[in-house]
Amino acid sequence: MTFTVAVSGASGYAGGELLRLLADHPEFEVRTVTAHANAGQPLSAVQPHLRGYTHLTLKETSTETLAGHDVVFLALPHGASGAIAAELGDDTLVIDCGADHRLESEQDWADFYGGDFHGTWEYGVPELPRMSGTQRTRLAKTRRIAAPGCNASTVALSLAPGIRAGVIEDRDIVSVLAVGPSGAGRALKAHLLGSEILGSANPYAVGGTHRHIPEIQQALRWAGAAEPTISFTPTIVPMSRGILATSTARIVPGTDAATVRAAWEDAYAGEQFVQLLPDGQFPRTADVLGANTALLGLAVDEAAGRVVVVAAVDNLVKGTAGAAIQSANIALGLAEATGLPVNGVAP
Ligand SMILES: NC(=O)C1=CN([C@@H]2O[C@H](COP(=O)(O)OP(=O)(O)OC[C@H]3O[C@@H](n4cnc5c(N)ncnc54)[C@H](OP(=O)(O)O)[C@@H]3O)[C@@H](O)[C@H]2O)C=CC1
Ligand SMILES: CC(=O)N[C@@H](CCC(=O)OP(=O)(O)O)C(=O)O
Repeated sequence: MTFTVAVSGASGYAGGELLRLLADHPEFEVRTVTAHANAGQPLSAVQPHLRGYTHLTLKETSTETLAGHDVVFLALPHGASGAIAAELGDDTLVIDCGADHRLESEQDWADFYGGDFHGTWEYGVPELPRMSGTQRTRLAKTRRIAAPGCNASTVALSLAPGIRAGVIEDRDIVSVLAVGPSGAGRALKAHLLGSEILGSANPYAVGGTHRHIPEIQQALRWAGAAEPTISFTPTIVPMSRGILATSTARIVPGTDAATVRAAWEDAYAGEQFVQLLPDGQFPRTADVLGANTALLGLAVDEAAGRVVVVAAVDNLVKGTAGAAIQSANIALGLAEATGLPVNGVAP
């Protein structure tokens, strides 16, 4: 069976990556692409690397242009998708790549985003621990999916197994990230000008202000954390895409190194898209570019009493578009890996 697909925000980075991946998906047929300022342009004029879609023109983003498809991917700025999604039919599978439907707490939404709260959808990271199983089970039953924040899912995947197994503490978690500027989207922003970021590493959202903090805490609560606290510091580095997140947490006293490592090995043993590297190996962002893969390396720092998890993710693939398609596959009952690359592009 072929599912008809609309991609909104198709002129942006996340929308473009959705289209790149969907071109190789055997069960999806992209019929409609929509944009905002670029509506009316041929898609190929705005996304010249997408040669498989030269027949498509960008339409206005509206309920009318998006209705009538089996699957709708929304890749719009925060706040733009809630009203549109509310008008789409209950049978339509809607995947929102923005933050509008990620958070369970309306207070967190007000504190970190503001504006209307549009309710909570199933979180599009299938591998995360949830209750006695994983988030995958919940995705299989839904028609509304909130794709993750790229930094948030990278850190949540890094730490959730240790919380679930009770081998790390949920207080005093520290995550420091090197991130590429494509995570901020295509719209021009002064602090992301090439002249500002080429040849420099620029920290931002320092001191507990980043919007992904409540999203990480929420995922760690699903894994069993009571009151997780996290110090989260991202830094923009000169690579167009990619996240390298280094997260450390206190090991529960008395837990030996083998038991710590086994928590992550057990959690991800059957996973195709989240892989723990052998002891002593750590990932580079170059290893996951273009792939729907989160690669993790883990060390036990016995002197510090902490576990150190280094995770590499392509923010536009496993961090957004790949996670969205993986979750859509599950919701539609397709093989989870359909159309998704596990191999990266290197060098
Ligand atoms: N970039 C990333 O790595 C990640 C992005 N996301 C999320 O995905 C969403 C899209 O991000 P990204 O692609 O990076 O952003 P971009 O700025 O690259 O693209 C935004 C898209 O939304 C369209 N748009 C802008 N304003 C409106 C509006 N008022 N109504 C309808 N459409 C509008 C733009 O159209 P036009 O250009 O024609 O004006 C464009 O197609 C965001 O919510 C973002 O937070 C999530 C995880 C990671
Ligand atoms: C470089 C940069 O600014 N990156 C973005 C990543 C945003 C993202 O993952 O998307 P959402 O905005 O949908 O949460 C950030 O850190 O906010």
